[in-house]
Amino acid sequence: MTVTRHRTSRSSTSPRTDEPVIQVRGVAKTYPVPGGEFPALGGVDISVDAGELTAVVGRSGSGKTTLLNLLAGIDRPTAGEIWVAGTAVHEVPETKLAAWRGRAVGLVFQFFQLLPTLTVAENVMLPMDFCGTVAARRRRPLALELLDRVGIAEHADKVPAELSGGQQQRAAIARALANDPPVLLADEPTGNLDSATAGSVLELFRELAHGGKAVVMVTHERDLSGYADRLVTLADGRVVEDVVVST
Ligand SMILES: Nc1ncnc2c1ncn2[C@@H]1O[C@H](COP(=O)(O)OP(=O)(O)OP(=O)(O)O)[C@@H](O)[C@H]1O
Repeated sequence: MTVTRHRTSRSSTSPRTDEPVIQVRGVAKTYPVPGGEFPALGGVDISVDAGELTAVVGRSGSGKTTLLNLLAGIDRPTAGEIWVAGTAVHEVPETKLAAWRGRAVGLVFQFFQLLPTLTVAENVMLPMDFCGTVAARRRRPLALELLDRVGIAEHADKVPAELSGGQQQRAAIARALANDPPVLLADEPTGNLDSATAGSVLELFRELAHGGKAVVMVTHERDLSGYADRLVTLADGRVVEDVVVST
């Protein structure tokens, strides 16, 4: 494995279409705490291209989830700019964030967060229902295509509890792909899986990235050398290393 330093984000004020899909510029995030403010992130600059699987690593409390939440527009930066797929996320009004997120970003979580009373296919159709980007008659066929793509088509009409952890995470990944977002964000997606299953899920993220998505994954996974194209290491809310990994 060799590593090379990654280039920093460009400094133009308005991204062009050939710009990285994700640009984080001078981002800081402080949380109000009793007696003051806690600086969770400070002066973070990152850019991520389409076709790249980026792993964000760092010790507990280094700011990884905070960064992911800012990219998803789940939380707001205290300072700086966040551009995702041409949108200035830091400027999107609160009332429009959920609709923006539904189209631009697919989210994957450690504990899958599938709705237990819906079938797997119905879970995958939910973002399509929410955003209305897919015609109603196309939703189930598309859900079945996505489940086929992640390798669990035969489980479409089961409820999540009937699936293994790895299969549930694949269902969650299919749901994240429902509106064909340019960006996938995953927070500890393998944290609840055994190592062999984790490897197959990481391989799926790698395939999706190399198929054209920008994929950012927060992980504690120690051996990422076979999967991630890029490792961004956070410590105390700052990027301390940003390297391209060639295997
Ligand atoms: N809502 C909040 N209010 C106050 N402090 C917070 C809040 N959320 C996070 N923090 C603090 O900000 C820092 C970064 O938290 P964050 O969850 O981003 O870290 P992390 O690297 O994802 O950690 P882990 O690997 O344990 O999930 C931590 O010190 C945390 O205690």
